[in-house]
Amino acid sequence: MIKINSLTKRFGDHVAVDNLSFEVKPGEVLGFLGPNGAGKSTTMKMLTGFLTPDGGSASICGFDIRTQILQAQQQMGYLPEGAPCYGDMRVKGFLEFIAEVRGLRGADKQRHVARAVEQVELQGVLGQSIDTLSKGFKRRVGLAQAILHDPKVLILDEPTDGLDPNQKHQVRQLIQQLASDSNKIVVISTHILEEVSAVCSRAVVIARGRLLADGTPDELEARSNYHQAVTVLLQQPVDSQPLLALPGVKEVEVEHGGHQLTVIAEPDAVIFPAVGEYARQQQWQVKELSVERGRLDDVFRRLTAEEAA
Ligand SMILES: Nc1ncnc2c1ncn2[C@@H]1O[C@H](COP(=O)(O)OP(=O)(O)OP(=O)(O)O)[C@@H](O)[C@H]1O
Repeated sequence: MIKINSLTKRFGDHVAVDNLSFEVKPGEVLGFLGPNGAGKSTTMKMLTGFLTPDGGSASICGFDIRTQILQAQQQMGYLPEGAPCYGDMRVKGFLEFIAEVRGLRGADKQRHVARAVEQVELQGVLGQSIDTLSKGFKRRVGLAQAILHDPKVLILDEPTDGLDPNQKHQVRQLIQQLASDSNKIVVISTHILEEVSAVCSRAVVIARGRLLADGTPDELEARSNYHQAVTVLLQQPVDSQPLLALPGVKEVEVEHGGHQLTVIAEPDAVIFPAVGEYARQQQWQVKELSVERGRLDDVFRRLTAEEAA
């Protein structure tokens, strides 16, 4: 369990993390979201012992990050932003070195290194120095060192940054698998909202160091302007104005030269049956009619814009 209680960090007069509180339970993959400079990395650095908080407290599996940081660090694997240090080391040597730092020796060390190498598929580059690897492979080496000692908690700062779509997919699968099979806690910071829908069981949104929202991706999507909106794809453009008179319809967006309508619902209104019925009555040539769950990017923009205002 991760417990964060009123955690605060200042850099001079600037409050980077402001009274932040939330908890993460085993098996959860928490998406930590926020615009640039929101305080995500600073929070992760405090949790992993790289920065000391100015206020509040946090504990990792019961160990306080101020007074028991070594025990807390033993429970955690951390993937910082960017590439791993020690760029002149070869991948295998680097992972063996990290395994030793983690207290692993002999056959145990080799077993852990081999497992991490297999999990992030580094077999082909073991003899290569880290500096000469592509950005994606450097990221994978970072992930391998984070999972090396099979920690209960993984703190991953933008884990899929720089990976190609296949690698992104693979890393997301690995993250989900680690959380579900071994009941780990995974916290990932990301700018990529599709990543939240794809892997996270919960998301926390912060801006200017403050918590703005905390919920499942479904709950956050339900706060979108587009929750329960109806999208109509048409063979021919139509007169969409009368849709505004239907009960529960708030707005109609017309796109793609009139071939796509997005009919936005008033909060809590269900408009799909009425829009479908109207399209049938008017004999519109409908290619597709679908209802939206909501758009995370819309929620994210509105939450962070409200905070900036
Ligand atoms: N060592 C530091 N000294 C001074 N200010 C800092 C330091 N580290 C971070 N900051 C400031 O604290 C704020 C939060 O930064 P942080 O890196 O935590 O944000 P972030 O949410 O991780 O952003 P990004 O998504 O761009 O990585 C920013 O305004 C940043 O400029």
